[in-house]
Amino acid sequence: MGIEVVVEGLTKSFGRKNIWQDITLTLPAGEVSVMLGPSGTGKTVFLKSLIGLVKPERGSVLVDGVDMVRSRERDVYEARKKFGLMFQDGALFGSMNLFDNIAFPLREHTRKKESEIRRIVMERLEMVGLAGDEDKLPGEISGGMRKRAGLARALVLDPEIILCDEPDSGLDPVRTAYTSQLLIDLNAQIDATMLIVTHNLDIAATVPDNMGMLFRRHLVTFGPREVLLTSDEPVVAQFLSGSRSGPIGMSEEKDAATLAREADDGAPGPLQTVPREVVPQLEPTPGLPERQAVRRRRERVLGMLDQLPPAARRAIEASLPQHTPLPRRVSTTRRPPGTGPEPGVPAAGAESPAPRPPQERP
Ligand SMILES: Nc1ncnc2c1ncn2[C@@H]1O[C@H](COP(=O)(O)OP(=O)(O)OP(=O)(O)O)[C@@H](O)[C@H]1O
Repeated sequence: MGIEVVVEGLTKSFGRKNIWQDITLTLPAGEVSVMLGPSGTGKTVFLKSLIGLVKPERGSVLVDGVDMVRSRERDVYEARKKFGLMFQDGALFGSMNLFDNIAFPLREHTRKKESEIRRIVMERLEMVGLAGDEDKLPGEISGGMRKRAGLARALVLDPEIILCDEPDSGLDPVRTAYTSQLLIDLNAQIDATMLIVTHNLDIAATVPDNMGMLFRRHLVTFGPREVLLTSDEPVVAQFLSGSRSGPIGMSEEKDAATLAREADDGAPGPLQTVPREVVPQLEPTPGLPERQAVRRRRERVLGMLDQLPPAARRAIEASLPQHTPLPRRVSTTRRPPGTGPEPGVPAAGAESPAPRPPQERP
């Protein structure tokens, strides 16, 4: 099973430019999480910080007792072997065929025999739908295939944590849908902790157990998917609706004067333009094992239900199998004024429309 990643008070600047500050979150063991955020908000820098390739000036990233920020380089190097990384472009060696690319980490970091390496590589190629393509060079295959080859390579050392940087970039909607299913199937098969950085709203809506968002150098929210998907934070609503109206601008966040001008012009805000609902999460392809994360997450989320905003709470309750006992301490009424949410849980605001109950798989 995957291991949790505990991030506390993480702050990163390059020179005088602060990228983000005081990021605190936990990637729950074996669950799939997504990090959203407009371009340039530092999502890739965040991924690199988790594996110790970028060193934040404050805070910690704990992985199995090792702080990826401050521990000795030798310990960080060892801990890094628990990670599998999938980069945007697959990051394959152009002169090696897919087999050798995928075998590379095994030859570099283990003493396995070639017969064992062949078995593992062929198994991973099969998992990502590339069986039969092992002799091709990266230049001879499509961008989507290169991404899947990159994913296969990320899997050969049996990672406990998988980080995927924009697995959808450059893919058409159909290939993106296959990628979403592949990520869920992968989680069912290996039960690793996964963090996916993406702009893609379909992946965001259907794949993760948990979602977070970076904006204006801060973590806007991080928690169960239903919290972000029903959030009335203007930046979240704008991002999820793909609207031009809201705090996100073309190159940087809009300044106060631009926002005020938009309000005066009566431009509809993202909250008015799109009725949002929580669509059901993808399930593994029939025949694959159940995702172990589902049961663990259910217990975890039920334990925090009464700290969540009402819209998120309703969405979670609607997604539960019938007759799931709810914890007795859960109140179905609003929290009394002034009690506020727990730390890390976004404030409850105006309520979103009630979500539809999840539909049966065909
Ligand atoms: N090594 C570096 N030195 C200086 N600045 C850097 C370095 N790496 C990243 N940055 C800056 O950090 C900021 C965040 O970059 P990052 O690639 O993490 O954004 P992102 O959210 O992943 O963007 P996108 O969604 O467009 O991929 C950018 O302004 C980038 O120029």
